This record gives sequence, structure tokens and C-alpha cells, in this order.
Amino acid sequence: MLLTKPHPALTLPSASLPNPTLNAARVRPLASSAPHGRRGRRVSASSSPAPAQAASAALSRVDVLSEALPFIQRFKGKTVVVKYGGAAMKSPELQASVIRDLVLLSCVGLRPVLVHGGGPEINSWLQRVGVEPQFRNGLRVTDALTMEVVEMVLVGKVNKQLVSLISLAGATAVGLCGKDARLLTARPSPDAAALGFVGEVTRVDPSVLRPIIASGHIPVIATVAADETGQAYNINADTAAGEIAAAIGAEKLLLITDVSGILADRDDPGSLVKEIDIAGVRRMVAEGKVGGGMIPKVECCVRALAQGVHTASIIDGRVPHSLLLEILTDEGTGTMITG
Ligand SMILES: Nc1ncnc2c1ncn2[C@@H]1O[C@H](COP(=O)(O)OP(=O)(O)O)[C@@H](O)[C@H]1O
Ligand SMILES: CC(=O)N[C@@H](CCC(=O)OP(=O)(O)O)C(=O)O
Repeated sequence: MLLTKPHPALTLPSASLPNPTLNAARVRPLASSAPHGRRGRRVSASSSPAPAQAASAALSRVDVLSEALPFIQRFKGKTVVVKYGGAAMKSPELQASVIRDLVLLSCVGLRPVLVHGGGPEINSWLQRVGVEPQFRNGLRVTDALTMEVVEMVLVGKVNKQLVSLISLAGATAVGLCGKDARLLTARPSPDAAALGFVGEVTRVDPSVLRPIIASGHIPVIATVAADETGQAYNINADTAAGEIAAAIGAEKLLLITDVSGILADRDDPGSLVKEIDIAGVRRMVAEGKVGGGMIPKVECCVRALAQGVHTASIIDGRVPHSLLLEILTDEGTGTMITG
């Protein structure tokens, strides 16, 4: 099945489109100096809308909350693996907004596991040490120096930054990489001659995640793993997220990126494929309609679904609250791949 519909974000008023300033406003806590009403809400005489308008705005806000109830009930206690990719992590405001949504999901009883990338950040640090990044079919060509930079950036920098953002948003997180408690064991990719230290996952041992999740912390996973000899490998974050989702029996796998989802025509942002089954997506890959970084995404969704994950979606991190829209509404925002 292949359905193409206009993307909801494309039909929204311009104020709903990705806008760092608006996102910043959304994540900013209430100014402590602002006067507060009875329930601690900020009250501003000069900017108050007319009472009728304010009441109607409040009503539509609680409507949205109320509509989310069946979804919250359905997914309460369920694990959702969210892969947050580098392309959608470029702006600090966007990062804070995505992390707030993740924390909201955790507060309403879902059990999110965050697997992250950081491709653009790795590129920028490689360039600082004079190495030009190279990719083949969406995978980074990883020699020994590149491997060192990948580990420093993903495990040392990006991972800890996301843990801090979760803390700032009021939840707690534990940062890990594949090496911790042998969460992921790697072996060289079949294309090692061309790709160097790019790994594929041979084993997932999710036992370290269970007590972390049971204690209410959000695991944050960087996808560097070692083989049996301790050699480090660079694992594509989409691939790792799919394997982790399958190993922990996740309800959902969500890949957040910087396109609206799978496009029927990759040069036409309006050609979003809203829903597609495994056969359909395989056909798109065979016909060359899916390329570059979208290939590991599609492949990991297909593998996760084949191993029992119920739904896999590719969603647009540039759309404010795309994570909440995908999980807590009927409409969704991106491409849902079904088994
Ligand atoms: N059919 C397609 N639909 C959407 N994107 C596609 C398609 N084929 C290739 N792509 C490319 O895949 C990219 C997403 O992968 P990538 O840049 O690796 O994301 P991330 O860094 O979030 O993991 C898109 O920006 C787009 O250039
Ligand atoms: C083998 C391989 O390509 N590894 C990726 C790992 C990070 C990643 O996947 O980051 P994004 O999600 O931001 O693309 C890389 O080195 O860029």
C-alpha cells in the first residue's frame, strides 16, 4: 500500500512551521519575575487576550489533552525507541524542544529509550582535524583516526549534552554507549574493505536497560560498540536503534530526521508517503527512489518490524512536536511503515 497525502505541516499556518524563535519561546521556562495567577500561571495585564478569546484558547488546549487520553492509555508502560538524528539536531532550540516532548512522553507513563546520531557534529570535528568526511550509501567511511573522532564526539559530547537537556527538562537520563555492559557487540561490516571500522550489530544484550527504565530514567545510547577483541566500531545510529527496539520488544520505533518522511519523489517535499508496507518500501529501494541516509532508515525499520516491533515511523524533527503528533494523535506526521 502506498498513500501520498499533503504533509500536515505543509498545510499549517506559517506560525506552525519550524521556527527556532518560536521553539525557543516554547521551551523557555516562565520568567520568575512575571506576576502569577492563582494556579501559578503567568498573568500579564498588557498582553492578556480578551476573556472570551482566552477561554476559547484554553478550551482548545484541553481538547488536545483530552484527545490524547486513549493514546496515553494504549501506550502507558510501553517502550518506544526514539532515534534522534544529527540532521535534525543542528539547532539547540530544536534539540530542547524534541527533548521536552520525550520527557512529556515519559511523564505520561511511556518508557522512551533515546538512541542518537550526530553525523553533522562528527563532520565538523573531522574538518577541524583536517579530515574530509566521506560516505558510501549513507555510511561513513571510518579509518582509525575517524573512529577516534566518532567515539569522542558521540560518546563524550553529544550523548552527555542530551543527558543534560533531559535533566534540564525535569527528567533523569543515563547515558550509555554500545560498549557499556556489552549492550551492543559489533563485527566489521561486510563492506569493510571500503568502509573501515563501520560495524554491524551481532548481539544486543539489553539487560542493562531494564533496571534503568524500571527506575524511571531515560536511557540515552550512543552507537559506538566493540567486537570480542575490544576494537571499536562505528555503527549507524538508525541500524542500532532498530536492533535495540527489536531486542527489547519495543512497541514503536521512531526515527526523527530532517525530512518529512519517505518522499515518493525525493526532490518534491510535497510527495510524502504517509503509510507504506514492507513490500512497498523494498520496491522503492530497488527502484532507486530511496537513497543516501534514507537507506539505513528504511532497512532498520523493516528489520525491526520483522522482529516484532509493532510500528516504525520516520518523522520530521523540524516540525514542532512531531514526536507527540506521531504517538498521541491519529494523524501522525511522517511515514509509518507497517509489517
Ligand atoms: N525517498 C527519499 N525520501 C526522503 N529522503 C530521502 C529519500 N531518498 C534519500 N533521502 C535522503 O535521506 C536523508 C535523510 O538521511 P540522513 O541525512 O542520514 O538523516 P539523519 O542525519 O537524520 O539520520 C534526507 O535528507 C534525504 O536527502
Ligand atoms: C556508520 C555510520 O555512518 N555511523 C554514523 C553514526 C552517527 C549517525 O548515525 O548519525 P546520524 O543519525 O546523525 O546520521 C556516522 O558516523 O555518522
